[in-house]
Amino acid sequence: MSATPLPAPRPTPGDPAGTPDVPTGSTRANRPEPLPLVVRTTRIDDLAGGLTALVDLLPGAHPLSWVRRGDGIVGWGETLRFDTFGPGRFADAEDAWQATLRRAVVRDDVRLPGTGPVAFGTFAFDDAGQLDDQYGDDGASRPDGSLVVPRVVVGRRGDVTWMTTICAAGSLDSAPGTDALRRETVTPVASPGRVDFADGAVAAADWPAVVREGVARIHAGELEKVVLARDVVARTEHPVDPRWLLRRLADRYQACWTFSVAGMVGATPELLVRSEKGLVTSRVLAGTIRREQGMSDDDALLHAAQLARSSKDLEEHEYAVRSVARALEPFCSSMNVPDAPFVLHLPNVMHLASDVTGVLDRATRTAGAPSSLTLAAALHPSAAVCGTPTVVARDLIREIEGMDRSRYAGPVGWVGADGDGEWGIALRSAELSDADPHHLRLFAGCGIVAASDPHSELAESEAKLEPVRWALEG
Ligand SMILES: C=C(O[C@@H]1C=C(C(=O)O)C=C[C@H]1O)C(=O)O
Repeated sequence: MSATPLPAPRPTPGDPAGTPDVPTGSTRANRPEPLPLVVRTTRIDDLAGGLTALVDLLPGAHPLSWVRRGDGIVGWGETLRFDTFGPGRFADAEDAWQATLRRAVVRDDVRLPGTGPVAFGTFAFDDAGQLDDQYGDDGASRPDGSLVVPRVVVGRRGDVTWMTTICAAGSLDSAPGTDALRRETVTPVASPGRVDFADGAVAAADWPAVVREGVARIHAGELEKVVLARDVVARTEHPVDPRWLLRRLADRYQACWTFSVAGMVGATPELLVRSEKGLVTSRVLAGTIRREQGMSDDDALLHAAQLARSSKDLEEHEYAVRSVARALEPFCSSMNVPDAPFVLHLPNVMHLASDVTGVLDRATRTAGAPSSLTLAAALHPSAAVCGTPTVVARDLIREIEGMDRSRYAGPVGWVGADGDGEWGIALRSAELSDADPHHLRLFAGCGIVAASDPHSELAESEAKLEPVRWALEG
């Protein structure tokens, strides 16, 4: 975390829709009490429109989003922000959130997951922080974890739609409601124009050699699985407005969670953890087959059957499921771990998928339930994005991947007042540059096991880059 034991609320400059409501700055000597928040949630009129109705509301270019199949939450403005650093990034964010909640005055007329106070978050993959040289001006200043408490949240769950306003006590803000929503000033969403893609830290042509090294280490008995990733750099003609990506991703990648938090944008099919009223769920993915453009449904089913029988993919999947089950176990009184995966169909790829569920242990719950953020921290990094054994895989990633993952493959999502929330793994994603709005990095990685073929893995990584590429180029 930054210099203070209690993180400083830090406003983001330049968001016309997100003028911070609170003063900024703190020092260790003059540690601020978290500012009391006034939080009000009210039911509002149903939104017209389906899959993109929520993201279409976002008024400015610093959107917050967690949306799937038209439901979820979006937010804007920044009432508070907590930036954290290094290995303590999750715990420090959790402490800051709890301290904020202790002083919040909440009126919630809806009482559903995502109503009342909410913070959106994004966290770096690696405890070790970031390699500055890959970011130019960005790297030195980018935190490893951010929790953003928006000024406005709009959510939808089935036929219930709500609006929450969150402001510092004493500041002037309108009460939530349909009229308040209509009064928001909306800036138009512009296309990024022409997009040029270039190699990232490791050139595509050189990446198979990295995979080959991973396979060699597995054959040498150092580890069983390692997930290796690469990045691609995009330069756009016009500044990138994340809302452009969100609209297109939410529409096409309906089975995914379309997210945007502090410059991390994407549509992930992988749910690290959802915690809701004592029930936890994790959607584990590992094992992939490409779905080529124009493939017929019959061919897709044949491919799906091939994937479900592939011993290489089943092995990869098994490692991922076991790592999640093991991490959740200490928190749960009972768990359900499916015996066999199902095939998740996405427009670009198909994955082996398992939904692991558990009931949070009552004893743990009464002694201060672990929040969804605590659970996400315990589950991260799963074997789906790191490998097995975890520490050996992480060290190998540091040694051979040659790239700073930054927040790619880290937890992204939201937490609410009662600790419930949803955290995905930031896959099929891009990180927007703070310093240059024409620049972003796209990421993709692949689980490598003994039977992996480097060139097939390169092709798989291309398929995983497709969602953000397609969203940018629309
Ligand atoms: C690492 C990524 O995806 C992960 C790796 C997968 C695989 O290797 O089969 C499948 C889904 C994800 O768990 C990515 O999309 O970047």
